[in-house]
Amino acid sequence: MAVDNDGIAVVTLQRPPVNSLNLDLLQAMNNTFDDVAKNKSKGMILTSASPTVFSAGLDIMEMYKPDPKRVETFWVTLQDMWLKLFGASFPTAAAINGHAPAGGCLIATSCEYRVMLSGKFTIGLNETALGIVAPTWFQDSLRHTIPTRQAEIALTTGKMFTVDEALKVGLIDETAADKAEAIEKCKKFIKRFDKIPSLARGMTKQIFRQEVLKKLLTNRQADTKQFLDLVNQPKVQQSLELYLAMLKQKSQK
Ligand SMILES: CCCCC/C=C\C/C=C\C/C=C/C(=O)SCCNC(=O)CCNC(=O)[C@H](O)C(C)(C)COP(=O)(O)OP(=O)(O)OC[C@H]1O[C@@H](n2cnc3c(N)ncnc32)[C@H](O)[C@@H]1OP(=O)(O)O
Repeated sequence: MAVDNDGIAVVTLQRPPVNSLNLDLLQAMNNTFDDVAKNKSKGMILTSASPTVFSAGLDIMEMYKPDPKRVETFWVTLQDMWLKLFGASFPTAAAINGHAPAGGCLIATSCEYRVMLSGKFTIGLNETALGIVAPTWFQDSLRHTIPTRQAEIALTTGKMFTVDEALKVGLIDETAADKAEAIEKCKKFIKRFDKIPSLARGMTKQIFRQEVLKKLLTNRQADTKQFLDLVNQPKVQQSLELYLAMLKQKSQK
């Protein structure tokens, strides 16, 4: 993690090749978010070390033929990551320098501001296209970002937005020509709060987001059970196997 002179933490996801979210990466993110809060940084920008992928979403290997204890810890750690990021009192922004499907889109929409690189990248919650259902809090993060009607259509169709489409619907706030420009634009957003008392800002954000946060906080066990029941279904395991094979075949072309 790097903290620049302005006191803004720039957190770079660095798990090659595609920043898929496995247990280790999620734990590291949680520790980093705690550090950013403790260090009283002015704000945090999330970005990726990959030049083409912000994050490929959940690591499918964590869900394929899983160890029962580990997969449960994986899900609870993912819930923690979302609660910390979506509920952070400090300003958050995402410099999206590549593809952001599913869990990658979840991270981006949990932030308050998004700048995405122009190019052939896509962002969205594609779960239905994979034959799975985006959990309530994934859906809520999207609904919190774009108008409800567009969110419903995007979720039910598993839409992956191009950068232009994402800008038009408000899924991203700005585009940038390169990563440095994206980070600069995110910093400019965070600096808007320089003259706003941070307690008032943080509390206002928390009040604004509390309904959605409370939904998961009061439902955590049921949410975990739902995920574990789903992931352990033979049909889901079969889909995961096929999906992994498809990804592998594609990467070998
Ligand atoms: C399918 C049924 C799931 C059931 C699960 C049950 C409940 C789900 C609950 C929650 C919702 C789920 C949320 C998620 O986030 S699921 C993950 C969804 N992610 C995706 O669909 C993205 C898949 N990846 C891609 O589309 C592409 O990789 C990319 C991100 C566009 C990047 O393309 P690029 O060409 O740059 O890379 P490659 O495709 O060549 O990939 C390189 C390498 O990485 C492996 N890989 C890619 N994505 C993942 C992943 N999400 N998990 C694990 N591994 C991944 C890929 O297989 C290649 O591996 P190789 O060994 O061949 O090099």
